[in-house]
Amino acid sequence: METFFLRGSSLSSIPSSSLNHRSTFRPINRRPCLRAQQSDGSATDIPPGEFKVRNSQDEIAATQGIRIRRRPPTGPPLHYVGPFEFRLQNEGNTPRNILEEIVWNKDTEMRGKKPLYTLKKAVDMAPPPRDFIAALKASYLRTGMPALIAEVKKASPSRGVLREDFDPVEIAKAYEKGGAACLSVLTDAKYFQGSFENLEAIRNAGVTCPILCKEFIVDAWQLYYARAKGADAVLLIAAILPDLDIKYMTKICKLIGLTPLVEVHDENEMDRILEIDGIQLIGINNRNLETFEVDISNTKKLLEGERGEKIKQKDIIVVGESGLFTPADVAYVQEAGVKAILVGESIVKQKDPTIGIAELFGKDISAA
Ligand SMILES: O=C(O)c1ccccc1NCC(=O)[C@H](O)[C@H](O)COP(=O)(O)O
Repeated sequence: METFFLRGSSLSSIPSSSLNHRSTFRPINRRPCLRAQQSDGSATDIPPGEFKVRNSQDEIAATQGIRIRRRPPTGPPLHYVGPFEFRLQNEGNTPRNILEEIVWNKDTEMRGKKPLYTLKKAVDMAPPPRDFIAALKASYLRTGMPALIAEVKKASPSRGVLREDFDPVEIAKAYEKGGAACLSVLTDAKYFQGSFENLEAIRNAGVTCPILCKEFIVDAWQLYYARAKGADAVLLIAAILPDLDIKYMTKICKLIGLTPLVEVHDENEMDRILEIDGIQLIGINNRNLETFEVDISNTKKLLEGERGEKIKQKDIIVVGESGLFTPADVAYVQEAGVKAILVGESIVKQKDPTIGIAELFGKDISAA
């Protein structure tokens, strides 16, 4: 269905009387140029080549089974009626689901970032990276249970605000005390109320657990930025990134000392990632990021049969992600073959997240 948009407002919600009120609208300048709407609503000119690049990016991605499209550079195209300027919204220029919306927002955030070379100095000056995988392995050996990547998560699109009294450093310290091997810090502001300031503050507060920067990476620039802010690992989401991007980003990660955690949700994504050399850490998300449906049997399903064998042969560590609330859940994914778990909601919501961890595992897993 097509809806008309007029400077961000649905036409159907505008009283018809105001449509006749000329002073409400800016008379248009019919320039035959390409214009993109930026996050602040202003417009900017787009080099015509960028259209083709974005289109072919999506075409390549679609051949790999990727449904998430990248943001069209112009946003909804302009449509003119007399002196009025409308934006025509349709399937092609409107995000189809929450993940696509988040990705399009990231594409917009990337606009106007300083060139990559300006980050080089900050990367060189960042605190040295810590070994994320070694921390997971050490924890697994110590406890005999999946190593915990504890997520510092204030809010999410599916659950809203999870914790009102949110002090990221306090929560990170409580996680460390409770026996977390690593931390995951959400840095997306718009949908998760996270930030790079949180990540930096946790790193600077002397927390020793390696930190995963939980971002929606669409551009190599974000890898350098994450490292500059003190991250030790980053998330690469197979539902968003074509194989070649994952290959190059993995190489960049290695170059700058980041551990990539490549996240998959279904068989196709798992098969794609298992064909890529050099992947050491795969996360299986039990949450469908397009529909929010959570089903922890997804982890088991993706580790059965040949896939499980291949993972063992390649010595890949698998992380079970999302929807884990009880010791039975932890035992279930461990039985399926994971050596680590990534948990947010069930522990961040507890008054004392240290106790939340003990409750999740059914016992105290701290080193003390
Ligand atoms: O959590 C969401 O609602 C969400 C929505 C859209 C994209 C990503 C989303 N979450 C990221 C995650 O995968 C989780 O934060 C992480 O695995 C922890 O999950 P949980 O233990 O269920 O909080």
